[in-house]
Amino acid sequence: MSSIPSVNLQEFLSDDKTQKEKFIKEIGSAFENIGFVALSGHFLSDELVADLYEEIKIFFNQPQELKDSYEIEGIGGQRGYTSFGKEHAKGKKEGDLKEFWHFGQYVENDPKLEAEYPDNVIVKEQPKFNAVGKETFKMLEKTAKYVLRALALHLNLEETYFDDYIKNGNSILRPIHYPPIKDEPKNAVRAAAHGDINLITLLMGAHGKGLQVKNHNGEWVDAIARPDQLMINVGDMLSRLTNNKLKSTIHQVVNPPKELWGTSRYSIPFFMHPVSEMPLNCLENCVDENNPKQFDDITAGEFLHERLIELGLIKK
Ligand SMILES: O=C(O)CCC(=O)C(=O)O
Ligand SMILES: [Fe+2]
Repeated sequence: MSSIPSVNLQEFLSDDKTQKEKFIKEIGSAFENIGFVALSGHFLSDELVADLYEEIKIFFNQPQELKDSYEIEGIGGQRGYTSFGKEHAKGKKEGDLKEFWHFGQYVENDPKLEAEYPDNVIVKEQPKFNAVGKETFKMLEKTAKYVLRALALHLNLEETYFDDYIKNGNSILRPIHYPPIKDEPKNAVRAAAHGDINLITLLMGAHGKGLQVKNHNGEWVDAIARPDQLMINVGDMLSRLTNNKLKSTIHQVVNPPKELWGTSRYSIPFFMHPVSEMPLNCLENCVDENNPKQFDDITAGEFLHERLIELGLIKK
C-alpha cells in the first residue's frame, strides 16, 4: 500500500454533508502528517492532459538554440524557458538535471497586477502550445481553489478565506523535462531534496517512479499516483501560515536505475501562489502555549523573492 493517502474531490463538491466532511477530515489529516495526498475527481480531462504532454514534448525536443531564444533575461525565470542545470535546490550548488517552461497567471480585470507580473511567452512554432497551457492552468487553478476551501474549513476559517488571495494570484504552471542521463552525474539528481515555496502544489505526472517524499522517520518513500490522480502537497507558504500545523514535506526526484538512463521524465507541477500582498503571518488559532509561533511575519511577495535568490534564479 502506498503511504500517500487518496481522496476524491467530488466528495467535497457533493451536496451530501457527510461526504464533504469526510473529504475535509481526510485531506486535513493527510496534510498534518505526510503533507501529500493523491487526488482524483479534479477538473482536468484526459484529452487536455494528453494535448499538453504532446505540446511540451515537441517543445523540449526542439534544437537548443530555439529553446534558448525563449529564455528571457531579468525575470528570474518566471515565464518562458529555463535551461538545463540552471535551478538548484536551496543550499545546494549542483544544478538539478532538468529544463522547464513557465506559464504564469492570466490576469483578469486588474491593471496593477497585470503590470506587476511578467507577460506569458508565446511559442510561435506551435500554434496550440499556449492555448493548451492556458486551459490547463485554469483547470488546475479551479481544482486548487476547492482544495483550499476544504483546508480553510479544516483550519476553522471561513470557507472562502483564501479566495481573494488566490484570485489573480502569482501561480505558475511548470512543465518539466528531465532528459536522458548520459554520464554518471556528479552529486546531481533530477530534483534535489526541497520543500515547495508556494501554498499548495498540484502535480501531474507522478504515476512513474522517481518522486520520493521524506516521512517522519526520515525515510524516503515513493510517491506514486494513479494516472487519474494529481499528487498534491503543502508548500512552505501554507506551512508558515499555519505555524507548521500543515506540513511542507521535503521531497526529491531521484535518478532512475542505469538501465533506464536512456529515458526522459516529464512532470507538470502547478504551484498555487497567492497575490504578493498576502500576509503569511501565523494564524492566531494555530499558535498557543504548546505550539509557540515558529516563523517571523512576512508577505508572500517578500518570501518568494528571498527564495528565488536562494534557488539561483535571481541575482542579489
Ligand atoms: O517532477 C516531479 O515529480 C516533482 C517536481 C517537483 O517537486 C518540483 O518541481 O517542485
Ligand atoms: Fe517540489
